Amino acid sequence: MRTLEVSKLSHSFGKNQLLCDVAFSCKTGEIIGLFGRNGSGKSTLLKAVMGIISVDAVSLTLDGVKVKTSEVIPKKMTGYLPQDSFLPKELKVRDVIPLIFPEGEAQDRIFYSPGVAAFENKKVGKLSAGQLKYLELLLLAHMPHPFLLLDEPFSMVEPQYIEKIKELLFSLKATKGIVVTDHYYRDVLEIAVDNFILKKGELHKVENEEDLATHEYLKVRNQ
Ligand SMILES: Nc1ncnc2c1ncn2[C@@H]1O[C@H](COP(=O)(O)OP(=O)(O)OP(=O)(O)O)[C@@H](O)[C@H]1O
Repeated sequence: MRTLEVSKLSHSFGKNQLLCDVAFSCKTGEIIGLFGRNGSGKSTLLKAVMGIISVDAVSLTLDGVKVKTSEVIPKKMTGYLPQDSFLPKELKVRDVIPLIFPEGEAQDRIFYSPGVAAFENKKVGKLSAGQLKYLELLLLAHMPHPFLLLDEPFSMVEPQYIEKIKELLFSLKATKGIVVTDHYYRDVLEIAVDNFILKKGELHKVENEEDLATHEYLKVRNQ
């Protein structure tokens, strides 16, 4: 089992203290859900861990050993699914897969993954939102990172692909630790073992929809 620990994560934009001494950890074998209202800082948190933005303060350890955020990408510690697609729109899926996995078993496994044959001849730019997210996740899944940070893998995705993606994430947690943030909160709650909400810069543990309502992420329904 491997452990990624994030602590002392603080960041402000001007006078806005977005993240205030945030700390959490993720182990391989678990999926962590991260919630928060628009603008609460979820994407900033993920990008800070990836080292793709610089923040006021952050401390990372991998398996108890301190690491710099600048080492996260080169040492393939965490894979990252950004909100916006990172694949070239003009290429066909069947050409993108070998571009990232030039040969070998991983390439075959992606081509033979359930559902890929149905869209491998399409250009990336012509895929449905669900096909595109599924493809991006399949590519990430076959990379060696022990951890994955996923920014909105379900948003705008049709139900059929949401199910496929959940199945994929469930199978991936056998070997990886995964942090997922998405406003499709029911899907996240279904797959995550531990959940947190980011509110006014601080991270609070939540268990269910009731807790999300208590933290004013969900509206409390009148009885
Ligand atoms: N480079 C920047 N300069 C100034 N403010 C920024 C910058 N990047 C993000 N912000 C602000 O920080 C806040 C948090 O943004 P972030 O994208 O992390 O939120 P989020 O929780 O992921 O939101 P959403 O649910 O809408 O995706 C927002 O108010 C945003 O406008």
